[in-house]
Amino acid sequence: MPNTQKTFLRALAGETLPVPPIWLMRQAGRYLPEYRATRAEAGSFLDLCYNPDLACEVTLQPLRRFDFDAAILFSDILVIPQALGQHLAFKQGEGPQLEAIRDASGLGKLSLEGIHDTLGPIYETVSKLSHAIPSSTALIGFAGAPWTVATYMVEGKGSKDFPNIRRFAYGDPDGFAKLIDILVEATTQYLLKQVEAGAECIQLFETWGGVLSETGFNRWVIEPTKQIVANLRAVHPDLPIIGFPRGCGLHLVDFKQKTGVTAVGLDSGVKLDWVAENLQKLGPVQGNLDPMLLITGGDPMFDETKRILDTLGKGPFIFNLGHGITPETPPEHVGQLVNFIRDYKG
Ligand SMILES: Cc1c2[nH]c(c1CCC(=O)O)Cc1[nH]c(c(CCC(=O)O)c1C)Cc1[nH]c(c(CCC(=O)O)c1C)Cc1[nH]c(c(C)c1CCC(=O)O)C2
Repeated sequence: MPNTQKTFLRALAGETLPVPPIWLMRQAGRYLPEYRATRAEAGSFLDLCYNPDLACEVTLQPLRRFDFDAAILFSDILVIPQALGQHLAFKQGEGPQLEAIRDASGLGKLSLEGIHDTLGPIYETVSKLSHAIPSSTALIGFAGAPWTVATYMVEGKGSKDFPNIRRFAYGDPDGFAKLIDILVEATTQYLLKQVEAGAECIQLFETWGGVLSETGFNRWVIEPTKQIVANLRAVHPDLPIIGFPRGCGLHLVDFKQKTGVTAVGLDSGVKLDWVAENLQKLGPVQGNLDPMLLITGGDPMFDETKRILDTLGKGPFIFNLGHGITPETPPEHVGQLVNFIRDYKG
């Protein structure tokens, strides 16, 4: 076991702890008034991502309130397409908008050269954070996994059923592979720089893995993730990596075994007994309270939290949500959740 007071890293090394480490996806964000104030000071959301002082500040804000066991770098998965040369804007209330790349002929616009010029401020944020966080808190770096980042690059925005990317990937697999290869390389370089700057763990967000066929999942989720894991481990053999393939249910065992990730993040829809029996035996798991229960609070939130702790707390486990905190969440519910988990005796 690692000789560290950071419970988050101990859980990732396979230790079963009496109280699981806790952090929450999107723990920095619009539900906090202090985030909204810093974001207004920064100008736009992207200005905030590329401002090391302010990005560091918003990463620290939830730690000041809730004593989480891990901090996650404040940035976004879409800085990679932007660094590759694709135009990106976040329009108020509409989410991200990119100049869509619908087929292989659009790939010429992308270039790996100079990505670190764009991403440099983010490495600086990681470095500042590594000095600023409490000694018991671990620092998580992250990136989107290639398939998920590609969904935004090809659709040009968020989507419900991803018609354009599925048509591209299924119809021209060799052309689409070129896009995935570019993303594997950019993501590897980006994450290596985050680790160099002080990130102690990496999370790969595969938010839209669940829309693929089994064949597609193997080729466009498992394969690229496996390559990134191998590339990172070639330089940092002990680096803990969490894969979060959202909505991928029964694929999770294959995902864990074939990619070599250290731990698997769980969305709120997975069957917990199945996870305990089939997945947690293979390594640590993280999840999976429905973020909507953080809005309702009270008994529905505590009852489900108890069920999660009873089922997954007997093995290596990190408490988290099944997806990110939403802006409507009352901050006091987050404090109540953390206290409940820390006080829970089983
Ligand atoms: C798909 C995806 C994105 N970004 C991300 C994902 C994967 C996880 C997931 O599925 O949520 C990942 C992400 N985005 C953000 C973080 C920061 C770290 C954290 O606290 O977890 C992380 C890890 C900040 C953010 N990223 C975004 C915000 C809100 C921006 C704002 O302040 O207006 C934050 C705090 C914006 C964003 N960024 C993205 C979308 C679709 C949106 C718009 C939706 C929304 O407005 O909530 C792309």
